Amino acid sequence: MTDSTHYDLIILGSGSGNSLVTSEMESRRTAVVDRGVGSEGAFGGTCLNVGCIPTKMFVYAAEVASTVRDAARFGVDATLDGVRWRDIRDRVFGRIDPISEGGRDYRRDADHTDLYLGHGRFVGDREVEVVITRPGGRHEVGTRHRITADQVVVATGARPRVPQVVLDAGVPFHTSDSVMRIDELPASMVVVGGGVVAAEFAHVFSSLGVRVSVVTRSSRMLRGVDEEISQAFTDLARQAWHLHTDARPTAVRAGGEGVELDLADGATVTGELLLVATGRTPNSDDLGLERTAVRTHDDGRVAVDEHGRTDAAGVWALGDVSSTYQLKHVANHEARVVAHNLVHPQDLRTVDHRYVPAAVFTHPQVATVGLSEAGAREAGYDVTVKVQRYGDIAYGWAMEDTTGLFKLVGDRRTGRLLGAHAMGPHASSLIQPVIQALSLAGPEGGPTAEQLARGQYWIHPALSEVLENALLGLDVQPFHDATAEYDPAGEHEGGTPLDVA
Ligand SMILES: Cc1cc2nc3c(=O)[nH]c(=O)nc-3n(C[C@H](O)[C@H](O)[C@H](O)COP(=O)(O)OP(=O)(O)OC[C@H]3O[C@@H](n4cnc5c(N)ncnc54)[C@H](O)[C@@H]3O)c2cc1C
Ligand SMILES: NC(=O)c1ccc[n+]([C@@H]2O[C@H](COP(=O)([O-])OP(=O)(O)OC[C@H]3O[C@@H](n4cnc5c(N)ncnc54)[C@H](O)[C@@H]3O)[C@@H](O)[C@H]2O)c1
Repeated sequence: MTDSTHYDLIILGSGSGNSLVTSEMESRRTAVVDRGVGSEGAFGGTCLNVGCIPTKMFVYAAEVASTVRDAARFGVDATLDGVRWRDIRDRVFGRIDPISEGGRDYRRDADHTDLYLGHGRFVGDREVEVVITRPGGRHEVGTRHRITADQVVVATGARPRVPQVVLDAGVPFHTSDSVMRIDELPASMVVVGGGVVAAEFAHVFSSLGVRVSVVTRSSRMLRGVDEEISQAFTDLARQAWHLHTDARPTAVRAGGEGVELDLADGATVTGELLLVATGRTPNSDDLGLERTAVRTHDDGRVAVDEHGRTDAAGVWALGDVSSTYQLKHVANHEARVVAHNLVHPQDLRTVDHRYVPAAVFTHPQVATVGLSEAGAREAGYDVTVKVQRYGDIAYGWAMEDTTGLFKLVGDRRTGRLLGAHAMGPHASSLIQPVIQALSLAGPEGGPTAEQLARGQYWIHPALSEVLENALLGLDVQPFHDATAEYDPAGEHEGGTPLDVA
């Protein structure tokens, strides 16, 4: 153990935490502590190395394969001659790994930051012990370091949660941390879980030719999304994959094609590879928080106030370790707020969780923002909904899309939008005008559906006309009919888009 070193700031976690070192921090001494993610122990956090970025690169390759398979329908004859998995994988990580290594080296070599590549654990409110676990920094693996600081930010993210029945079985299994680096595509795969990670990987691997079974304890996939969209997606998933809903695994063993699962409904499922996608646990349990005043919620999230402050003076938290939303755009937003607050204690900014959007990059894409229909009814609104089919607008018709839906939830009395939920091509981009309308509303409220539809041009015949038509189809009173005393719910949060029960 070396002597204790004092810093202005300690950051635990190099994902969104790494972006806290803004130009405003440059005159201050900062320690960045990170133990790495995935089988490679990579620097830069989940999104870059084992999350958003690699998954979407695989999704893109999967879509190229699907487009080729589907081409004959449009009079273009093409055959999918093969899928070179190792080339797909190596293209993805051949682009990502240098960025991760470059980020690590930059942080290690910067004048005002010290990098500790290891596990950090609190020994007091603003005192941390680090055990170096990774090479690539300035400290030898195995050495221990005591560091203190005026302020500490906990940005340690989350990790895959694995059901006990899988752990007890002692069979090999993968999570999102490891499955993208496998050497060979299996012939078959069992995915346990029915949420976002399951939906994205089932799409990727089935498009690349793997026979995919999905096992979820929920009655629908993507249960956190508006029920109509979640049900429509589940119906399509049943056609694409061997889908077992309401089906928790009760026993897991080696056997069959590699691994065999008994399900609560009596069925048995087998596959060559087992992928576990049953949610993510905040990395707060191995942080030594019991030695601090930092409080956690029952689900393990670090408790923070609206400025990102924990209960311990000078200790902040952001991202997956503390947020209700395990999403990168939320972690980034919280990091921007905390970065400001660290250097402006007299002018604290507040996180904005009113309208958190989310998208699932599966097939078809799913996107969501604001209140679901059920959520809006529960909140007491006079709810009106419009479900616009992609196939009924010009570009969707040109694509011969038969499954795409764009659903708007509105308030009949004010004519304003409450939420949007879409399933179909480019849903993640098409939903953005609704996010904008909800988020940028002034004190007098956002634009009405009619104002949003008719207050601007919509490029014809672009796919965005699906939103224009949905807006025009909402059964709402004109704006001036809104009654002054009507305030069913007062302030409301946008809901937890991907919060799966
Ligand atoms: C497969 C997958 C796909 C995803 N796709 C998307 C997407 O498309 N869009 C989206 O918005 N979000 C997506 N996400 C979620 C997104 O990746 C996370 O919300 C985001 O990366 C969280 O950032 P963070 O900074 O909070 O944590 P992380 O990026 O996880 O960073 C935390 C860091 O802290 C380190 N750490 C943990 N404990 C310690 C410790 N004790 N000492 C030292 N270091 C420690 C970890 O090793 C890690 O490097 C995806 C997630 C997964 C798993
Ligand atoms: N596109 C994106 O934004 C994106 C992509 C991937 C991940 N993420 C983030 O990562 C987080 C974690 O994703 P996830 O899919 O692992 O979790 P999730 O919470 O979305 O889904 C977990 C699923 O596993 C099921 N489940 C849980 N335990 C089970 C069991 N024992 N047996 C069978 N099924 C079980 C649940 O019913 C649910 O369907 C998400 O909340 C999301 O915020 C986001």
